[in-house]
Amino acid sequence: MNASLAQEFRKFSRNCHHLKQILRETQHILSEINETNVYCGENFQDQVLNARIVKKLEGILDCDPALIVLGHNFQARSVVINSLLNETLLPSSSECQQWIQISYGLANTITTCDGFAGITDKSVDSLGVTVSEKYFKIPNASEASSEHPTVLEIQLSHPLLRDRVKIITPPDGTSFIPSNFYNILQCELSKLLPILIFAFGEELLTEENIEELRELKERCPDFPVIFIRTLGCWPPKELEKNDKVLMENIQKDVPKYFSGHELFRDTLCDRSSPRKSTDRQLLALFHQLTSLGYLPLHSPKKGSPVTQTHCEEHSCRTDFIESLSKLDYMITFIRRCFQSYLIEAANILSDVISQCLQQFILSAYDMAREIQITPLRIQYAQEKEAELFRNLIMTASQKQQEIRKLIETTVTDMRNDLMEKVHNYSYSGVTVSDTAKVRTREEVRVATSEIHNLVLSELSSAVTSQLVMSVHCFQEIYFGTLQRCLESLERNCQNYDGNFLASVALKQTLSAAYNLKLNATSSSSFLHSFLDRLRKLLHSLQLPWTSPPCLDASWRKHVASEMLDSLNASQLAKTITTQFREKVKASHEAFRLAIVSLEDHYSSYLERTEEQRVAIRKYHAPKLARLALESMSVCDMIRYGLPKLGKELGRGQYGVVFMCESWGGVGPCAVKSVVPPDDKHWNDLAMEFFCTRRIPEHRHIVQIRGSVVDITYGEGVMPSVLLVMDRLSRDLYSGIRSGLTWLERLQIAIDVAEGLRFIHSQGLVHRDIKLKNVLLDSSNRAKITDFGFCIPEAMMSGSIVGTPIHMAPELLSGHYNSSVDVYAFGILFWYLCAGHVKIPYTFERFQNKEQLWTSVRRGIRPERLPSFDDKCWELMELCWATEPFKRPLLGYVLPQLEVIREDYIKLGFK
Ligand SMILES: Nc1ncnc2c1ncn2[C@@H]1O[C@H](COP(=O)(O)OP(=O)(O)OP(=O)(O)O)[C@@H](O)[C@H]1O
Repeated sequence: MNASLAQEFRKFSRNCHHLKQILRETQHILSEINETNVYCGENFQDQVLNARIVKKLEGILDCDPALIVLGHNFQARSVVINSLLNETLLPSSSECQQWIQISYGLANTITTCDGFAGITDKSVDSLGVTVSEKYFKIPNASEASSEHPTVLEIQLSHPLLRDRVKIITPPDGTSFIPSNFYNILQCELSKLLPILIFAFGEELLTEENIEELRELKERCPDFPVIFIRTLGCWPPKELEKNDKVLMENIQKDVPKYFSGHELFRDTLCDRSSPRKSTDRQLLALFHQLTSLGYLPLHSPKKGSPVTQTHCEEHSCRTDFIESLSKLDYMITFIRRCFQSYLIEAANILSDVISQCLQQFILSAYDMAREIQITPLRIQYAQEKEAELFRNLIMTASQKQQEIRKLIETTVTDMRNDLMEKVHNYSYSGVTVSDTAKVRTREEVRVATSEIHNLVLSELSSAVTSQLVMSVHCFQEIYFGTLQRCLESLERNCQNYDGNFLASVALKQTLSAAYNLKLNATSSSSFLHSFLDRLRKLLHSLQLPWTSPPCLDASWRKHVASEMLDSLNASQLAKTITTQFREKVKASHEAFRLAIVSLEDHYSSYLERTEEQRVAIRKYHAPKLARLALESMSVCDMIRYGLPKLGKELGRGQYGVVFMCESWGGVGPCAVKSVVPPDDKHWNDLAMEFFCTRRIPEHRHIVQIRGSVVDITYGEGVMPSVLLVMDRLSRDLYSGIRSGLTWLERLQIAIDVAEGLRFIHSQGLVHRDIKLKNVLLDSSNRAKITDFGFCIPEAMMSGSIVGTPIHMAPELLSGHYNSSVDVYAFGILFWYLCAGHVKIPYTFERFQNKEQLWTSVRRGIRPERLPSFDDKCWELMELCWATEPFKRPLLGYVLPQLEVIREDYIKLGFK
C-alpha cells in the first residue's frame, strides 16, 4: 500500500512543481505588463494576483505534505504510523515523551532536536528497524517547554517519504489533541500541508475528546481529517495469515464504496440483521462524529463523477475507517485530499490567468477603439471649432448694422437714466471742494475722464448684453459636445500637459462677446470728435481762470450730454464688432495651436498604444493562454485522468479526432489530439482553447469539456494536447453527401446562423465557417465546431486564415471584422441550397487559390443554380457582398431564413 501512496506523493510533488512554474511565469508576465501597459489599469498585478492569493498558492505549492497522527494514545498512533510505513518502526508498547517527526534521509538516523526548526542537539544515531525506546525519553526533562518542544527527528530512507513527506506525532500522555498543538502549528508547522489522522485507541470519544474536536473544527475548519479505529492489532489477524483470497476481496471491495464509513454504515443500518455489541459501539462512535460535523449523513451518489465541488465537500475532507483491515481506504482518502489541494491551486491559478486574459482582451478592445477613434475625434473637434469660428465672424459682420441701431436706440432710451446717474456721481480721482470749484486743469481732465468712462461702461453693458444674446445660440450648439470631446481628449492623453489647452481656447472663443469692453482706448475712434471739442474747450480757458468751472452736477450732465451728442453710432458699432472679431480670431488661433500640439502628442501616444496592443496580442496574451491551458489541464487531469481514445473519427490539418466513450462523467465524447510542433502552434492552440472554453453553453455550438496535456506522448519529447468535446454523429459535408431533405438543410442553415450569431455576441469571430466545421447530431440538427481560428475581434492581427472558398475578399487585406463569417455563411448556404458538395462551377476552373482570390476580389461568386429560389439567392448574394458593410448582420439573416422555411412548410415540403 505504501508504494501506491508514495506514487501519489510523487505525482503531487510533480504537479506542485509544474504549477509553481506556471505561477512564476504568470508573475513575470504581469510585472512586465505592470511596467508598460496603462490600459490594464494601475497596479494590474496586485488586482489580479495580490499578496493574499500568492500566499494561498504558496501555502499549497511550497509546503511539504505532512501526515499528522493524533489520537487517543501513543500505541494507537504508532500502529497507524507503522502501517503507513509498512514497517514496525515505533514500538507500540512504549511511552514517548517527545514529538516525533519522521522525514526522508539517505540513511536511517535519529536526532534529538530543539523544536521543529531542527536545531540539532546531541546525538545522531543510526537506526535499526525499530526505534529503541531509550530515545523516547526527554534527555533533559527540566528544559522541556510546551512552546519549544523537543522533537525526535527520525530520518528514514523510505520511498513514502521521498517527496518531502513528513509524518508527525505528539508525545504520549497528552490529550486527544495536545494543548500546544495550535501554537506549534502556527509557528513550526506553517510550512506543512497537513492531513490529520486520528487514531482511536478507545471505543468512544470522551467528553474531553469531543470538546477538543469541536475546537479543532472551529480553529482549523479546512484541515482534512481522517479517523481510524486501531482496535485490534497490526498487521490484522486475517492478513497475518497471509490469506491472499481475503486480501483480494478487500481490494476488490474498495472501489465499490465511496468511502470507509459508507461501507460501515451500510452494514450497520440494516436493522434486520442481529447486531453485535461491537457494532453498537461503532454506531455510537459514528453518531458522535456525525453530530460533531466531521462525517456527513449523506455521501455523494455512487457512480457520480468526482467533481471539484465534491472534493471540496465535507465528505472529501473527512472520513472514517472502522478498522485497520480497511487501511487501503486511507490511500484513497489521502489521494483525494492532495488532489483537492492541487485542484484548488490549479483553479486559483487558472482563474487568475483567465481574469488577466480577459482583461487583456478588454484592454485590446480599448486600445483598438482608441487608435481608431482618436483621430476622428480630433478631426471632429477641428471641424466644429472652425465652423463655430466662421459663424461668429459672420455674426460680427451681420450684426454691425444691428448694433448701430441698437446703440442709437440705447442712447435715446438710456439718456434719462444716465443723466440721473451722472447727476448723482461722486468722483473717485478728484477731491472736489464744497464749492466744486476747479483748481487745476488736471482736475478737469480726471473728472471728464471719469464721466466719460461712466457713460461708456453703461453703454457697453447695454450693447454687449444684446450681442451676447445673439451669440448665445452658438454656446448651446457648440459648447456641450465639443467641449466634452476636447476635455476627454486632453484628459485621456497620457502625460499631456499642453501649455494652453484647446478646451480653454474654445471657452474663450465662446465668451468673446462677454468680454467686450468700451473704454477710452478701445473706443478712441468714436471719441475722437468729442475729445477734440473738449480739448478746444480746455484750451480756450485762460488760467488763472477768471471764473473756473464748477465740477458740479450740471457740469457733469453737460459733459455727458456733449458726449452722447457727439457719439457716432456707426463708428462705435464698428469698434465693438472689430473688437469682437479680434478676440474670436485670437482664441481661434490659440485653439489651432493647442489642437496641433494635442495631435502631435497623440500621434506618439497612439504609436505606443499600438505597440502595446501588438505586444499583448502577439506576446503576452498567447503566453498567458498557454499557462491557462496548462493550469486547467492539470486540474482536468487530476479530476478525470487521460481520456481513453477509441476509433479515429476524422483528421484535420492540425490534429486527429478520436472517439471516447466518456470522460469526467459525460459522454459520448470526441477527443481532438494535437501535437503542437512549436511554440507558435502551442500558443495558437492555447488561445483557441481559451476562447472556446469561455463560450457559454449553446445548443448550436459543440461544447468543449476540458483538456489534458499528455506529457507521455512521443516519449515525453512532444507532449500532445487532448481537447475533449461532445461527440456528434457526422459533419455537414458527409451529411449533405449522404442526402438531407430540403427542410433539414434549411433548418441546418438556421442552426448555423443562430450559433454564429451567438459567437459574434461574445465578441468573437470564427473565421473558418465551412461544411466540415458544422457537425450534425442524430436528428440532423447542427452545431458549429473547430474554433481553431476563433478569436476575439480586438485581438485579430489581420492574419490570413480560413478555407479559400469561404474566405471573404478583404481577409487578404488583413483588415476585416466579424462580417467575414457572414460571407462564409453565404457560401455554406450555397452548398445547403445546392444539396451537394460539388464545388461551384465558377470556382472549379481555378488552378490555385491565388487565381481564386483574384477572381473573388473582382466579384466572382458561385453561380445561381436552377433549383434556387429568389429569396435564398438574394440572401446568399447579400451575405457574400464584396463590401463588408453591405453584408447583413445575422440578426437579419435568421428571421429571413425562418420565413423561407415557414413558406416551404406551408407548401407541404417535408
Ligand atoms: N465533436 C465531434 N464529433 C464527431 N466528429 C467530429 C467531432 N469533431 C471532429 N469530428 C470529425 O473529425 C474531423 C476532423 O476534425 P478537425 O476539426 O480536426 O478537422 P477539420 O475541421 O476537418 O480540419 P481543420 O482542422 O484543418 O480545419 C471532422 O471533419 C469531423 O468529421
